[in-house]
Order: sequence, then structure tokens, then C-alpha cells
Amino acid sequence: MESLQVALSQDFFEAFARIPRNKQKKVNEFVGKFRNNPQSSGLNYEKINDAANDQFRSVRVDQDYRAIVMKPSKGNVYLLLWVDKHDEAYAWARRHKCQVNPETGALQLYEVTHHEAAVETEAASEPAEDKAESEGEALFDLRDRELLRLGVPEDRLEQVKAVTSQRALDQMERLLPVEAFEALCFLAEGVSLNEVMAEYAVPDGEHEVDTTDIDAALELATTQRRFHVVEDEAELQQMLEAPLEQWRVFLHPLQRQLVERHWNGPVRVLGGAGTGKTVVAMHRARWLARNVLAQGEKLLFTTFTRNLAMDIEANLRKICTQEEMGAIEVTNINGLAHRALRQIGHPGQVVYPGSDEYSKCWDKALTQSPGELNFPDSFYEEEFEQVVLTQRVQTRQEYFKAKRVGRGVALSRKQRAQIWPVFEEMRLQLHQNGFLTLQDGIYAVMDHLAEGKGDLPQYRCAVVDETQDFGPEMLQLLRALVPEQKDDMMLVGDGHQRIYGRRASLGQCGINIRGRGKKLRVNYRTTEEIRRYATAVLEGIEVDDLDDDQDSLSGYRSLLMGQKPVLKGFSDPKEEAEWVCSEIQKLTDDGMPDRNICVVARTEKHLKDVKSALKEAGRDAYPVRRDSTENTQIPGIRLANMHRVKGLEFKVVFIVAVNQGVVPLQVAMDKTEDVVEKRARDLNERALLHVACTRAVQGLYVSWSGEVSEYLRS
Ligand SMILES: Nc1ncnc2c1ncn2[C@@H]1O[C@H](COP(=O)(O)OP(=O)(O)OP(=O)(O)O)[C@@H](O)[C@H]1O
Repeated sequence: MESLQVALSQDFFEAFARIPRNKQKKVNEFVGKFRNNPQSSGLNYEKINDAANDQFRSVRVDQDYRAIVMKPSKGNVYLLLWVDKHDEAYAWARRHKCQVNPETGALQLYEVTHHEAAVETEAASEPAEDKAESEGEALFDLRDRELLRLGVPEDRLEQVKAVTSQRALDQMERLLPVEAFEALCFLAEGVSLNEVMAEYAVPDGEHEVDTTDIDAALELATTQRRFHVVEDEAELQQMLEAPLEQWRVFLHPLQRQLVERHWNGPVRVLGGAGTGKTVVAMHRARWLARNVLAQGEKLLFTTFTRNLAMDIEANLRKICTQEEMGAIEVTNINGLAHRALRQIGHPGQVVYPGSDEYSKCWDKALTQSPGELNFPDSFYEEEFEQVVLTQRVQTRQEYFKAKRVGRGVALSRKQRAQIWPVFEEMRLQLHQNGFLTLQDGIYAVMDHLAEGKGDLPQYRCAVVDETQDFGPEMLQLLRALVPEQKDDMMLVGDGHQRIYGRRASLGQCGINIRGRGKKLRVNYRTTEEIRRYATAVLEGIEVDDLDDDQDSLSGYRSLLMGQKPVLKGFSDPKEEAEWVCSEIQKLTDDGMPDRNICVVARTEKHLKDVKSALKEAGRDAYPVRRDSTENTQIPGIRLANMHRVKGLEFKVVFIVAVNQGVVPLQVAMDKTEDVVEKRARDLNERALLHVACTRAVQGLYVSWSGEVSEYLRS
């Protein structure tokens, strides 16, 4: 007998997540039975009168619940589409269509009748300005053929051609298959037809589609973003245990294209906040472990921040087998450098700028500064970090030749000679105290590797998240640890989220991406309203593409719609803190678990008033830590500074104290007098606010007391 297969739809998991726990157990048993034998006579298939698709059947889960199943006329795959209470399940079946698109070959699921009525009513109550807009020109100047190739079903062509505004398009969301809606959204956002066609359309006239062949449809990446053929019982159980963690199985076709193929060298993945870069990186690591690593070979998965590395390791465990995990090493880049230094037996202790030890060395070094030049102390520190350390300058002669691109003050040869003693003294101080900077530490490791002593692990592949924050020496270290070859590296990042350090170019660090890579455009995390607000914070700012070009934040789209961010100013911080508490109270009264709420400020100090107000209100609150994973199960409001929330997400985010002088942080800005450096810091500060805003999934509250931050004034 031909073996039977079961594919579960993404919608099924959403429906499953919504039903009560005791019923989930029943559904779980049912799914197990169904998967073992979808044709089992005990399953009571019932035809649904008036269903838009005559292959839809309802199947009894228990007395109250029914699952909606598609029983194909041909082939050996059964589709499990929905689960709900009896009447609701039937209503769902009457409202949806599931069929293979004759043009694209993808299996599509979309609404038929319910929302058509809704669209009419909503159109009748459109605000005046939208009505005016909707009487205007058609939004899409496309031929039927192009629309069909983008996956618009034939029976929707006329409606799509009649769309005259973004709002009218938004209202069609459920009436269109997701891929077609997404493609139209990008066109409406101004992404060029060529780009959208390249990413979404089927090649013209390339293949014949058999609309009854569900097996073939399930092979397509477009189908796989919404349907998954379950491999085994263990996978099914994992999926049902965390039905909302859909990233584990349902990849966007663009994500899948990046993950499941061989690349001829390093590949770069760009994408704004929340576009699923980390998800791509994790799936890539699994794919490499399965398809590329030979016995005994290792993969390095590295990030900039420590807590993100820990989160990633915990998530990788959810999608990888133990054996695969055994070949994957997850660590943040500083941790990797520290360990390598120990392994090569380097006696130095790494010290970081801002630490007491480092500052003491500087106090001594600055005694050598030539008074006649009148440079501020900050100038020397910046010059040391950005020129001397970055270019490994050891001698006065080397300093004469060093490139000073990006420094605000030009220096003559004579001036270089005058200031060199400061750096010489700094190196001496560090050395005498047994200290070394991270950069020097990394270079020591690279020297060791270059000598070929063979006592440091090398990796077959590396997957890198948060690449935008890696300094040049870190990228060079990666290059040294991972020999150049096919499938050697994947680097994901977003220059708009650079909150540490400065720009480094992959190419200039020996990582040649040569056009390999893609940009992810669909924001999976935040609502469109929050995404737009967070993008506006960076308006007019130029950001690099991690290599030698520019990147931009246009051409993105979130598919979730929601409330506009709430913005509110107060005359003093106590009032602001009370407001935050009362808004939190409203949210928790409405059923939002407090663990899903995070209050963020530029620094810990600016969380003080909210902390006391929460305490007075008898609420649990605890800080997001640098060195632990974010355990989403522990109750309590989360508190964090802006740096700490990078890479995380919360249902609701409150950003407090967005005051003039705090955002951007005046003390950080005042530390430099160099104009170029000031601009770089301003960018980092804006990026911090952008990062904080983009952590919010459905609710964003931004507040201030006294004068509002200049970043919010426009
Ligand atoms: N294919 C997918 N299906 C469902 N959810 C997804 C998918 N891809 C990503 N997500 C979800 O979207 C959210 C953002 O994903 P992720 O953290 O990978 O984005 P990112 O681009 O790395 O974000 P950031 O740069 O802001 O840290 C997460 O909740 C993730 O689970």
C-alpha cells in the first residue's frame, strides 16, 4: 500500500494554541491517530454542506471539537487545516478555500465569503480622506498575467485591480493567499516590479501545473511557508508542545532559499529588525550540520552579545538532534577570544574601555600628552582605539604610515610624532600591569594561528548573528578560524541596529561575499504601526550594508496590523512612573501576563522611578540579565536598559525617560569632542532607540518627562 502522509497547516497550530489545555490533550491524541492512519474508519469523516471546497471534511475530536481536514481526490497526502468547537470549525470551513494555484503550483489557503461582506461594510464606513483616496487611481498598474504569476487567484483579479489605496489593500489581506498579498504590499511600498517579480513570481510558462497534485505542491517553498509534512511522532509532539513557535518549521520562501542550498563562499543576510535573520541563522546551522559537516568537523555559531548566544543555543536545541548539537559550538565573540587566549597560554588579562583598570592606565599615559597641541583627553583614547589598536600600530614609524580614515582631526607628521609617546606609554602601562585590550588579544590569537601550531580548534563553517557590531579584528579572527571554502560562512546583520562600535567592512576583513546573499523584507515580529514608528526614528540616516555599500530601511512590511504606539509626556518622572504602572495594570487586567511586558530605559538609573512605583503597587519586577537566557515562563515585569534588550522581544514594551539629555545620553555624547566621533555616537544612540522600539510585538508605549528627546521631535 502507498504510504500515507499528513501535512499540517500553520493555521492549524494557531487554532490549536487557542483552545483550552484539556482539549489540547484530546486534539493531540486525535492528531496522533490521524497521522498513523488518516483513513481509519474510527475517524468519522463528515462532508460539510456549503463548504467552499468539496474536499473539506470535518472529523470528530471529541464531543465538542472538530478538526477540518482536506481529503484529496488523488495522491497520498492528507491536510489537517483547522481545529475548533463544532460550529466554529464548520464556519471556518465555509469561509476558506484551499487549492493548488494553477499558475504557481503552490497550495493556497484564503478566505472566501465572510470578509467580502466585511470589506463592503468597512468601505461604507471609511473615513472621508480614505474615501477620497479610494476613488482615485488603481494602486497597481499590472497586467493580469503578472498578477497571476504573483499568485493572485483568478477569481480575485478584478478585486485586486480595483484597489485604489493602501487601506483597501490591507482589507484584502485574508481574501488573498499570503504570498500574493505580501507581493502586492511590497509593490504598494514602492519596491520595483522587477524585484518583486524576482522574489515572488513563478518563472513565466516554465512548468505545467496539475492542480490535483498536492504532493508536488508541497514540494514548493511557497507552500512550505504554510504547510508542513510531519516527519515523525517526535517532531509532531515538539510542534504541538510549542504551537506558536512556528519559526521551527514554517520558513518564508526567502528564508528557505538562504538556508537550504550550497553557497560558493561567505553569504550575507541583511534585513530590518524582526525579519527573521536569527531564525535563518539557526536553520542554516542545522542544515550545515546535516548536510555539510563531516565526522569530527565543527560549526561555530557566534554573536556579539552573551545573552543572545545563550538564547540561540537554547533555541537550537529545539530544532537540532543531540548529535547535531554536538557539532555546533555557540559562543559570543568575546567569549571565543577569551577562551582562545587561555588555550594558547597567554598570560594577559583582557581589560575593556571604561573599566577601572583601563582608566588607570590612561591616567598615566596622558601624562605624556604634549600640552601645546591642546587636544582633549578623549581624542587620545579614540585615536588609540580607532587607529593604533585597529591597525596594530606598534612603533612610531608605523604610526606615521597609519590610515586615519574617519577621524575628525587631520594630523601632520610632526603632530603624530608629538603624540606617539602617549600611545607608547599606554601600551607600556597595559603590559606592566599584565593587561591587554581585546583587539591585542585577538591579534595574539591570530598570530598563533598563523604560526600553524595547530592547538586551536578550526571550524568547517561559521554562522554569525549581529554582524553589524563586530569590529574589524573580530571579523579577521573569524576568517582566520574558518578556512575559505564552499559553505564556509553565513553572516547576518542589520547596520540600523549597530549599537556598539563602528562600521567594519566584510570585504576589507577578508570575507568576500561577492554578491552572495539576500535581504529579508517581511517583519514577523512587530505590527506595521510599530515598524513604521521605529523606522521613523532613523529617518534620513545613512547606514552601511556591512560591506562597502549603503543599506536602507525602505521596502519592508509587517503583515500584522495593530494599534499605533502610545506617546505621552509628563512634567516630572514620578508622574510618568505612575502612568506606566496604571497602563500596566490595565494590560494585566485585560489578561496580559506581566512576564510579557518589558520596561526599557536608556540606562538602569532611569528605570529607578518605575521600579519604585512598581514596588509600591506590589508588582514583581526583575532585570533582564546579561549572562542568562530570558526565561519567558517566570512571572514579573521585565526591566532593562536599551543595550540589554537587543535580540529579545516582548508583547508590550514601555520605553521611559525618552527625555532631552537622556536620549541621546548627554554624558556619552560629551565624552568626545571630535565631530566625526560625535556623529558616530549619535548614530549609535538613535539605533538604540530604534532597537528598543522594535522589540515590541503588539504594544509600544513611549514616554518622557520634562523636555522630550530631540529624536522624537520630528
Ligand atoms: N518563518 C517564520 N515563521 C514564523 N515566525 C517567524 C519566522 N521567522 C521569524 N519569525 C519570528 O519573528 C520574530 C523575529 O525573528 P528573528 O529574531 O529571527 O528576527 P531578527 O531579524 O533576527 O530580529 P532582530 O534583528 O530585531 O533581532 C521571532 O519571534 C521569530 O520567531
